[in-house]
Amino acid sequence: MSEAARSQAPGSMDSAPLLETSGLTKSFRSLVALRDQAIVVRPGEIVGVIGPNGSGKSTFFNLVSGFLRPDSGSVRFDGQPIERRSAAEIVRLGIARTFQGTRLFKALSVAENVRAAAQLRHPSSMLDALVGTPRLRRAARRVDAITGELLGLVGLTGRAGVRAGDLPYGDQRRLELVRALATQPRLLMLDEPAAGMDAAETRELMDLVDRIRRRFGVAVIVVEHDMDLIMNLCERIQVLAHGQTIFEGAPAEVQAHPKVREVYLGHA
Ligand SMILES: Nc1ncnc2c1ncn2[C@@H]1O[C@H](COP(=O)(O)OP(=O)(O)OP(=O)(O)O)[C@@H](O)[C@H]1O
Repeated sequence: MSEAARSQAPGSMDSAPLLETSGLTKSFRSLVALRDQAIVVRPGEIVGVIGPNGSGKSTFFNLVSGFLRPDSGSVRFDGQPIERRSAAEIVRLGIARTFQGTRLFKALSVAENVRAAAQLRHPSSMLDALVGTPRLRRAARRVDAITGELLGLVGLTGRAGVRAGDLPYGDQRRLELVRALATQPRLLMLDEPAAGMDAAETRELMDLVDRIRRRFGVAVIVVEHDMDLIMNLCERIQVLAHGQTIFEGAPAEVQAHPKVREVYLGHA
């Protein structure tokens, strides 16, 4: 993955929004899972979304990544409306996400998992594959380069041939992150990346996300219950409760805000 095209300063407040939602609303029958949500994420920023269980965080992720359609409201990515696009189109536009738990191809090798994701960005047609066209060879070289670089970044080069399902849990989570990155996103959405990790693994993960952001200039949205990770990693945090945004600010402001302490941290 080239850094040349990703030269935007991390979190620059002068740049145009990369992601902008407005009035985003989604109900399941009579339950309003997300109401009138609005967020702006600029290139290179790391933004956290927190809230108690059931407050609408996954619904927000699903709406932005094309797994759900909003009832109303808009999602703009790089200035374009994407709320009616399919999940596959959204990946190609440059938004990648991970899921709670892992969704690896467990029977495939580590490298094959990354290659499969990289191919989403460098597809080849049936004809290319049958005839072995120069386009196919170029795409294959590109996919190999991306796979090699990303496995090196997370220290999995030596395990490229191992079945993904045989990796220790922490490595599986790292592989998920790499697989999302292999689609060459400009926005990476991480859904509870530290779930199931101990304190040392969580610190390593924070370090990795920060390195990824700096190296590729990618913006990151993190949903996470681990407050240390959120407070240390994010520049800005949006707090949801019952599908509504109750506060948005810098980590110190979020920690100090009485309403957030009451609703989220359980004490005023
Ligand atoms: N597909 C669905 N069908 C019906 N209700 C749903 C569906 N998805 C989410 N909900 C409901 O919408 C509300 C918001 O759920 P959501 O998963 O977005 O919350 P969350 O903040 O991600 O929670 P958690 O931290 O537990 O993952 C919850 O009350 C949930 O039960």
